[in-house]
Amino acid sequence: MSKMRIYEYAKQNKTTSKEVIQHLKDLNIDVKNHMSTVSIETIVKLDEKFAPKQQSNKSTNSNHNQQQHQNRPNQAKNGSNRGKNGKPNRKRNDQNGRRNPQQQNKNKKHQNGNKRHHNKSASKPQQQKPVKETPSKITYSDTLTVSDLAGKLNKGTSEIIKKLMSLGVMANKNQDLDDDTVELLCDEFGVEVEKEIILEDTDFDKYLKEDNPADLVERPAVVTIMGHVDHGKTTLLDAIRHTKVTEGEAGGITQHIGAYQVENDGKKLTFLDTPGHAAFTSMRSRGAQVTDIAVLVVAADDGVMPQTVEAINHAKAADVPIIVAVNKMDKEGANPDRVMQELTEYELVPEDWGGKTIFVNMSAFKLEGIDSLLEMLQLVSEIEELKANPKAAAFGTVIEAQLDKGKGPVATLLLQNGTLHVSDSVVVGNTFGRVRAMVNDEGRRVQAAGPSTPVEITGLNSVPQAGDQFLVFSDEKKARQVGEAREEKHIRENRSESSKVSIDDLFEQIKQGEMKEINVVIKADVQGSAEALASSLEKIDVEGVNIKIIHTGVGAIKESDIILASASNAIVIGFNVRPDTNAKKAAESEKVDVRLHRVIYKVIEEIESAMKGMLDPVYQEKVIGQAEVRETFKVSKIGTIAGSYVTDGKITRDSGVRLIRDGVVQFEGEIDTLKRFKDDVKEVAKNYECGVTIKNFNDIKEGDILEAFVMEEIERT
Ligand SMILES: Nc1nc2c(ncn2[C@@H]2O[C@H](COP(=O)(O)OP(=O)(O)OP(=O)(O)O)[C@@H](O)[C@H]2O)c(=O)[nH]1
Repeated sequence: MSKMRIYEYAKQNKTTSKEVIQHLKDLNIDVKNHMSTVSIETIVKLDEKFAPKQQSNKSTNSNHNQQQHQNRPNQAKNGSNRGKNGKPNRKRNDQNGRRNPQQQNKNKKHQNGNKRHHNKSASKPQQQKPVKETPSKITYSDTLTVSDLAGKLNKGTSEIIKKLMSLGVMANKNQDLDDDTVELLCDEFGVEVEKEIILEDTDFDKYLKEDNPADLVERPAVVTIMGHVDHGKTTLLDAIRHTKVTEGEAGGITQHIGAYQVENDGKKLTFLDTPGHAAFTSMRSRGAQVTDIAVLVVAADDGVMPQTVEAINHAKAADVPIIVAVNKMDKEGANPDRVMQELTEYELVPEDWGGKTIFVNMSAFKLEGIDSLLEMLQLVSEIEELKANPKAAAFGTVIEAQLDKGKGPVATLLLQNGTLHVSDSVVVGNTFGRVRAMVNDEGRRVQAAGPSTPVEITGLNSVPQAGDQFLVFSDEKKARQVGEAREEKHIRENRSESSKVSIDDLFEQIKQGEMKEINVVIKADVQGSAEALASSLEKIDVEGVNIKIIHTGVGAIKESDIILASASNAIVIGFNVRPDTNAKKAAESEKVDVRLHRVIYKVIEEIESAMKGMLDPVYQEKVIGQAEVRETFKVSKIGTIAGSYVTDGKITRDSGVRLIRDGVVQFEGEIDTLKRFKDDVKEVAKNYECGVTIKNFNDIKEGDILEAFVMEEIERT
């Protein structure tokens, strides 16, 4: 039975849903809202009020075809059946606005059947071709051609082609159909359709469309502030925010949402509000590169410190330009020249000295130099020519996310392309939802957010992770499918082995051409060893693959080393140092390969062998049994025979043996002979007696324990 939605009926009859609903109420017909469907009987009743003249045409199927003919030319002209991009509109109703019921198909099929019948010569016996049923639902995952769809619908390709023509689409049987057209056609045949998302289709890359260069516009740079502990990162972030954000906004409350924007000379800059390279790199380890420029804060009275170097390495690994903010210039003992000098060692050479790095002297505390820093950031951002397409589907990265008791999952998103709107359907990491509300960095509700803008959103099904990426989908169903498939994939991947680089699969990856450079993080007990190791490793070159040292440091392996390694897909080498507890945990969860060594040449040997695919197998000892020596016999030419009783496991002829006396290992060697009575045997099991001789060892005494062991090859971890 044909049905249609109230709003469709209202539109068709140039009235409002409200009026239709009211009339239905008058008729004592209960409906929920404008999305409710009404049956053909109800439509007939509605027609009496809203379309009295056309009542018979509109309410019955009998005139349907005739009406279609009358209406079609007009439609073709005004293209009312086609969407903006020339594709047919998703939902299409018949000329009366009614969805074509399956019943209608059946009628048509009947008519066609008759036609066929008439064409046949009268003399031929009538062959009743079995008519295949039209399925009530079809599913598909890959792009369908016209003939694929015909097959699924149990129709002839010509029928599909005709239907497409009637919709204004010319196609041949091998033509690919886009999802909208498949849905539309299925709708026409009264068949429900669902596109299954196969797990491989969960990458956002598959859905990101190339931007039309004409749509690209300038976007604000995204800036991260990094540097050594106490050099003034937080003070600088606050200083920038207070001088710029609250300026001119009397009483404006700046809300902490993980990032904020400031305006300088009419141009915006976006600052990530989480100082430090750990946040920066953990985001990168999730595949998100949001930072366009790094500000390296170095205290003028303290100079380059270990975390300054780490920050430099992190920024370099991410290939992000660095501006140096020489802070605390107000302090006694401030020595900016020393900072410049020290930084030249890390290839950060000031422009004044012929280099390319911008240095800004400042005091975050006294709010001095902030404007120059912003000006320089603007300059670099112009050089970088940062652009985005506000018309694209919104895409970006999660900066922060947490569960709020009242609001549910809350996430701060940084838009990297496109414009995000309230009520957009969005997939975020492995979750999805609809944007219920958006708040900007000033705590104001907004309806839309463009590129480089941070916004806090609610409406997600669960809490994503910082560094997760998000993408808006045109409809909620698709977002749900992709979101659910991503979640499933994520669970599967977590179960399976990680794809991170490890010494053991180096050769495999090199062989498959997946690896041209091996990234390494070195931590050592003293700077000298770290440097020596680094330079030796850099000299290794196997089949054009070389080693790149992305960071060296002194001291225990820290969590930040692991995060850096994880983000850069690197191996960590500890030389005379060990990972601390947090680093151990991080290495486990991030699946980073940490190698601990005490001798330089062993490190070189291991890496070189791994690259050549010649890593020696690793063996582990396994004790297989124990026997107690109960009697000994001295036989010339043979030596001492130990008359023994197997107390545990078994003793085998080819196992290794250890002789233990009073808990102390006296000897370790091989079994020479193993006998039961006079016969040589391969093994003797528990609770049996046996005679054992040990190769090159005769000092066996009553009461000694013989421990049998084998060496088993184990998989490297
Ligand atoms: N004299 C002077 N002190 C400063 C300046 N900038 C920061 N400080 C002080 O230095 C100390 C550390 O500053 P923070 O901003 O907390 O440094 P940070 O780099 O964020 O430190 P962590 O968050 O611990 O890594 C604070 O006591 C600040 O007041 C400056 O320009 N001049």
